[in-house]
Amino acid sequence: MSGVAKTKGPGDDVPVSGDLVALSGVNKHFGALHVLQDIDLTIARGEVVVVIGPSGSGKSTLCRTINRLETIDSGAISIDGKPLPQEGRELARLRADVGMVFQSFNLFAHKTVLENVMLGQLKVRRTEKKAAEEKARALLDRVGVGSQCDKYPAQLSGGQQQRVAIARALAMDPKVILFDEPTSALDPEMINEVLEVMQQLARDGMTMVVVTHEMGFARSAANRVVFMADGRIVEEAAPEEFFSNPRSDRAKDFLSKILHH
Ligand SMILES: Nc1ncnc2c1ncn2[C@@H]1O[C@H](COP(=O)(O)OP(=O)(O)OP(=O)(O)O)[C@@H](O)[C@H]1O
Repeated sequence: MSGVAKTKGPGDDVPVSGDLVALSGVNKHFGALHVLQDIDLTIARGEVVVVIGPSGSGKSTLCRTINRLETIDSGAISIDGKPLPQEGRELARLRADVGMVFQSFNLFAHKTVLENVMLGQLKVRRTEKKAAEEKARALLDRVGVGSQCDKYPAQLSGGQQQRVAIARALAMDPKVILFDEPTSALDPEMINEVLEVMQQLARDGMTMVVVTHEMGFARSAANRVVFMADGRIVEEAAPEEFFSNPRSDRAKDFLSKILHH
């Protein structure tokens, strides 16, 4: 990782780097478990980084630290050159720049699809109602659920709900979107419709961090694959290089298990 020096503690100033997201010396424990160990990671504007690794290796936790859904014990994180504090108003501002799409779609059950996508714009961005509605409708069209605006989440398939969740994230004009196993809760026939929306976002130049077990997506959409094991980044490489020539025994072992599954 170039240009980002390590700092002393959480929330300390991070030197400005050209990267959109920069993690430097990040450590995190859950009790005795050292779940993130000296993580250095930078993500450039427009880059699609896919994070893979065995279950329990810390991938979700890594994702969740980037917008401070989890605090860190030491190290520093910056978004677009600004240090991410542990709390306060500046945290809320920076967090609004980081979209998040979870495994479980987390839509508001008692609000319509349209209202779900308008909400963040109205409450956080303070967008005027008419403009928020126009934008929400356009985004719902873009992800292919424009005809479902007046329905409630429970009336939609899982794949449709996840596409609404993507529209909701996009409505905030995020600088980066984090996807934490976005297709893991979906029935197999719905996985592709969500991956296709994500592929399109990648082609449109959206900066994305994607935790997934979908190796086809990693191969075709990632600029870089980050392989984690036991709380560490073991190796990172372009997908063609990683999948054809993994360097570490851990990655070789992981790939042989999932590819022959
Ligand atoms: N809130 C928490 N409290 C305690 N331990 C946790 C918590 N969240 C995660 N862990 C533990 O931290 C480790 C890493 O979890 P994490 O979900 O980040 O892994 P992962 O690589 O995303 O796994 P998976 O692929 O199974 O989703 C696991 O051992 C998990 O049990």
